[in-house]
Amino acid sequence: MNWFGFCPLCNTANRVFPELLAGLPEPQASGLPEYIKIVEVGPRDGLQNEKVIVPTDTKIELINQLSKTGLPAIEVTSFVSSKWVPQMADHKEVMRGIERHPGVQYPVLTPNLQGFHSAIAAGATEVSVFGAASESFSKMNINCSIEESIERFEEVIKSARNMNIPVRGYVSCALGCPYEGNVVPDKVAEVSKRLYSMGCYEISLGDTIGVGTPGSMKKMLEAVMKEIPLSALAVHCHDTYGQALANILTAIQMGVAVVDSSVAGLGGCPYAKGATGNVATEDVIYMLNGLGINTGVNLCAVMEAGNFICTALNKKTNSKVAQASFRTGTTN
Ligand SMILES: CC(C)(COP(=O)([O-])OP(=O)([O-])OC[C@H]1O[C@@H](n2cnc3c(N)ncnc32)[C@H](O)[C@@H]1OP(=O)([O-])[O-])[C@@H](O)C(=O)NCCC(=O)NCCSC(=O)C[C@@](C)(O)CC(=O)[O-]
Repeated sequence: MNWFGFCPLCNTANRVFPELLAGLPEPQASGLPEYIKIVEVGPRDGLQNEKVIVPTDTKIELINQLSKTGLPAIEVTSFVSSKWVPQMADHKEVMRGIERHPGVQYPVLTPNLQGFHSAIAAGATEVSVFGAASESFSKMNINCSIEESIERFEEVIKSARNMNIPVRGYVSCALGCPYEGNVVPDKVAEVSKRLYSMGCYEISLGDTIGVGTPGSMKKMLEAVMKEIPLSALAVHCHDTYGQALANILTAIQMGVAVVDSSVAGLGGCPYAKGATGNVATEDVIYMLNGLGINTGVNLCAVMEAGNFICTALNKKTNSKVAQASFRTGTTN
């Protein structure tokens, strides 16, 4: 193995394995999925918690850069109340302003019919509803009980079906709740089953506050997999306790083949105090490259997009891979 070298894509000197950065073929670890779909949530989940309003043009430029990296899905924004999440108030402008690349999905969050209609009017072609496995979180996040949220989602899903719009479903607090603490796997399975039965094509299981461990991830997935086909599951891991990559590895060892992540590890939920960002997209790709799993994503191009948004926000990246690469790139 070569410890020193130039990344063939971004031409920075990297004191890490350049083949992992470049995603060159590695022997595939046995028993793992051959391909993992990465759903980039940085422009929405990553930015929604930023205190200073990010200019609309910066959001559009970030999405346009991410669109050129090979990512198959980029969550663009959310059609929620600007009183609740001021950072997403420019949802229409962002949706209308981005360049769409063939083969890339651009989902947006829609909590109710009002959000759904605004999203469609702005040109959305895929939406996500977002529920929770915790009553308290549901109330704090979308101002209604789980039962009421399901009724709202049903309306969204019905309208979406009539228009051939695919709907993804989130279940937050899958491994713990900021208000209730422990969440039982059966509750996660129950809410997931309801969303799937109503017509969500995929259920993304959110460790909203990043408290999960490989042990709790395994138990939760075992419960959910009894109710929903594995092919319809995704994991969405925040990295508050540094467990996200381990949790993702556990999920993919169990056969999950869709992983949500956020460029530069940006993010957090405004209604989950103290939760840090999602796992960094760069770190997920580096790990998957090392496992010989194809993602179709150019890691160096994602690092460049991460550098762009961190410079714009005047922030340090949370991606360990980007930190290591840029550090060694400047000192070599
Ligand atoms: C759901 C609501 C709107 C209910 O909010 P509400 O106050 O209960 O709504 P309402 O129906 O009573 O209406 C009140 C006002 O909101 C407006 N309104 C009503 N609906 C909409 C809409 N869709 N878009 C824009 N405006 C809307 C409506 O027009 C009215 O305006 P007013 O007459 O006062 O001027 C509110 O609670 C809300 O916007 N919550 C947003 C929460 C949010 O975005 N959280 C972060 C995303 S979830 C997350 O990050 C977790 C996830 C997905 O990443 C996974 C994980 O990590 O676990």
